[in-house]
Amino acid sequence: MIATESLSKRFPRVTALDRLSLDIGPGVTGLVGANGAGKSTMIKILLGLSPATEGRAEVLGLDVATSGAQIRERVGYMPEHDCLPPDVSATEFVVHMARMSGLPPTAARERTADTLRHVGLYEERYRPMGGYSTGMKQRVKLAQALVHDPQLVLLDEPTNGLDPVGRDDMLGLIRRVWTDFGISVLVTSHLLGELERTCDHVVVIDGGRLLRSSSTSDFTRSTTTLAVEVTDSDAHPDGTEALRAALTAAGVTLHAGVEDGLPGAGHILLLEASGEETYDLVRDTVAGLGLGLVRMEQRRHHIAEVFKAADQQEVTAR
Ligand SMILES: Nc1ncnc2c1ncn2[C@@H]1O[C@H](COP(=O)(O)OP(=O)(O)OP(=O)(O)O)[C@@H](O)[C@H]1O
Repeated sequence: MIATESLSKRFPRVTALDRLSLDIGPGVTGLVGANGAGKSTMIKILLGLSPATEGRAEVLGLDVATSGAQIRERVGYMPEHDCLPPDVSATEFVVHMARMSGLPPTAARERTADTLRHVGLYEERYRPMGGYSTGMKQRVKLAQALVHDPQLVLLDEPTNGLDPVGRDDMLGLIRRVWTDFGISVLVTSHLLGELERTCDHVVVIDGGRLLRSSSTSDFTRSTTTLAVEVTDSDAHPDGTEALRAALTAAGVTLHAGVEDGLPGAGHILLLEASGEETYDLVRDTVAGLGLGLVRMEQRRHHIAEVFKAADQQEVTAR
């Protein structure tokens, strides 16, 4: 769907993208990075709206440097910022966008009605958009990206400004763009956690450089820490240490140190979970030692920790 090779974009004072090489297949892909990481710059280059300084990029097999117009016919784009005219209705606006994409009048009206229904806008679609909530505006922006039935949509921070329920609704809609319509999605966010649930593949960039590109399951697996808390017993007055020794002997990777648990409830061990077998192993080991299991829960790393890990690798490599 998208391939870039050593793609760079340098502004006079900032390198927004630094030799980025990516290969993104069909499905839902998340492009994650902090503010200023280069996400919007990447999208503008992929749409053929802004030239790269070095390197190359292809979208649907078309070169962004020479085929911008053809790419924009086949690709939908949801921009980050509020760009909706306040005094027209969602229906008028989306019909207009459909016409701009080349659909004849009747098809444009039909596709608009279908798309607005899909994103969950019903009678309010006839009201001027100036009075819409942020969630409704984001839905209109998604609808206009989908109305010409593209093969791929590029969504720039679609959950920006939404409350947790609005965020979940938007992420559900995005997932269905792929599962119900077979339209591939590249979605940007500065929150890794929300994309983990929605995307098949996650690309993390920082300061314009690629930190990581992997399938979500690989990502989650390798960034999953399990927190385990046990009680002590007569046979094992320090249950945490007994469990640490038994799990180490069984080949489990434990983090150094313990987290303080609730008073009198022992301590929390942090260990690397490599899959469901780790859960079973912990459960069986705790039972074998005759300890009580207070908690076993998944801890997820935050994006900042992914960045930190990459920085450390870089320092080690220098
Ligand atoms: N036209 C421009 N001229 C100069 N610098 C720019 C321009 N556009 C972007 N930049 C800079 O390039 C870097 C990447 O910006 P970009 O907008 O791509 O980041 P982003 O990851 O999309 O972040 P955000 O979510 O905050 O928009 C930033 O340092 C930004 O200031």
